[in-house]
Amino acid sequence: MKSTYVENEKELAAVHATAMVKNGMIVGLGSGSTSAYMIKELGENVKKGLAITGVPSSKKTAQLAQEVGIPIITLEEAGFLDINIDGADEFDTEFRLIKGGGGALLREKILADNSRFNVIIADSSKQVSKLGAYKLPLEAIPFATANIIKKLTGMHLKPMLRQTNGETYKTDENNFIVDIDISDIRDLEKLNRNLLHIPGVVETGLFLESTDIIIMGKRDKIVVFNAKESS
Ligand SMILES: O=C(CO)[C@H](O)[C@H](O)COP(=O)(O)O
Repeated sequence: MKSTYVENEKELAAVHATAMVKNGMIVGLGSGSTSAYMIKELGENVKKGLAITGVPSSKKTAQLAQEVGIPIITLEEAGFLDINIDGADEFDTEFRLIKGGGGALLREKILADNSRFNVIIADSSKQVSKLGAYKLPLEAIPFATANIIKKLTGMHLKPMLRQTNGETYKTDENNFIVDIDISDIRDLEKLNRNLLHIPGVVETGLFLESTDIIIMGKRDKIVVFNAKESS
């Protein structure tokens, strides 16, 4: 079980981010435990009269959004999002992220790419000086996965096919997740390009340029990192 202070930090960051959601907005709803706090808070605000629609990044998030009363629509219906709020597994000082611990990286990246403004909410354990202590998830199509794993082994990335409860994990898009070790990699941009060149790799959990703001809970405080101010 996670310590209470980590949960408090997640909730603080999540609630703080909801203040950016205004009437009439179309909101990308991230996946994971930090996003769940954000979705529950938005649900409370909807009950108080906030008029928004959400575009969920996973089936689990869609279910939670419906339970708390947030009307949801598809990305196609939305066209574009006003704001997208999501968690992360790691972030560095250059606003680069590892995402996909919860397996929703493909839809999450699509939402991030289709949003005017991207907010990341996180507890302080997610802040790192160098990405890679956390394994990088790749989404791969089942047909190609065995061969992709051989290639990744040849690239010294120590691939592991993700399993849950003894079964191969399947994403909402019916793909597999391969987790790789990028702790020795210096050039993340090049790595990302190389990974996306492998046929059958659908997407990586490296989010290199999409983030506008990171809201981090640190003990009982909020720390905000603004990409515009840092560039
Ligand atoms: O990328 C994700 C899911 O695919 C999550 O945002 C990430 O795993 C963080 O999760 P949590 O908020 O539970 O720590």
